[in-house]
Amino acid sequence: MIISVPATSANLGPGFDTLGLSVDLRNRVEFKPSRFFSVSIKGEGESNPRLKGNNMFVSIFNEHYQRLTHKKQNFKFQFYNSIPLSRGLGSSSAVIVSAIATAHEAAGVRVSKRRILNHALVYESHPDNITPAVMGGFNVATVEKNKVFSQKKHLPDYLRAVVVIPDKPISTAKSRTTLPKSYSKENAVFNVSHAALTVAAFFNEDWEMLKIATQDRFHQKARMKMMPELFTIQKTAYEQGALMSTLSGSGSTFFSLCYDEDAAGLAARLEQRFPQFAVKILNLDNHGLTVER
Ligand SMILES: Nc1ncnc2c1ncn2[C@@H]1O[C@H](COP(=O)(O)OP(=O)(O)OP(=O)(O)O)[C@@H](O)[C@H]1O
Ligand SMILES: N[C@@H](CCO)C(=O)O
Repeated sequence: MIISVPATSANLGPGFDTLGLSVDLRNRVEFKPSRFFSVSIKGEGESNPRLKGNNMFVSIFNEHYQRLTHKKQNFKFQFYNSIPLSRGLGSSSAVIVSAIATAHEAAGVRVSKRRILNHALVYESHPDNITPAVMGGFNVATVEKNKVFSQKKHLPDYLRAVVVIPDKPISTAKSRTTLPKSYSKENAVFNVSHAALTVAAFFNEDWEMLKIATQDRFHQKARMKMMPELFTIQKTAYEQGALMSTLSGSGSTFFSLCYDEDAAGLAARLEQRFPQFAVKILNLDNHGLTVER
């Protein structure tokens, strides 16, 4: 059995802590009961000694397995990770969601995606990554009384994501501390109106609206200043036909959306200008969390 969760790009410009979509770059985990606990990692994080022991996945898994079965059991976990850590592609959400889903599978307890999402909220209080990680597609989400309320839009297959993944990580927790404590009414209105327009553009598939709609005054500038090349990535992406180009989550990845026919040209230009960074063309994802039996 393989539990698989996609990477996600959150905020999408003005939708701070609210908007996110999933892309077809997945972490997969296989597990089986075993006499001894063991973790084996292939791909992202495989050389990180912190992940070999009681990492975030294992502690969340154990918490839920215990809750569901009241039993102690060791497992052998095999991880195949494609989502880079602390790069703004929702690596922590993917781990949280896969740990909760794996614990339910291991315990033989059927559970809805909506419940998994609400469990995930305990570990990540903003719903913009965990929602698309579970549901797939484009999502708008909010939290009320410890529950996620969200709406999903299926994404068409003629769009591509082009992501530029810098070599340096940005920790979400740290980068949140650099943001302003409050915003002026003018900037709040700017972000509310742009986030609302972004949602409408996605639901109406008005892709040409996104360049205007995805402007932000809440978080991007402050975060991008930590890695000024990100401003040039955004400018280059727009010159090369990107429909939108925004900081992915808290960074450091930059996310651009474009038509399939423009993706190769956009990626080639970004690779040429930023040879030190990884550039990937990704399909969008509409499945979210999957369990392959
Ligand atoms: N494959 C993994 N296995 C175990 N823990 C992981 C894994 N991937 C990420 N993590 C945990 O999540 C942390 C990264 O979370 P962080 O929120 O900073 O980045 P992110 O989720 O990649 O970015 P963003 O939230 O901006 O999209 C890592 O330091 C690690 O503790
Ligand atoms: N909304 C979150 C996404 C990253 O987890 C942030 O910008 O901090």
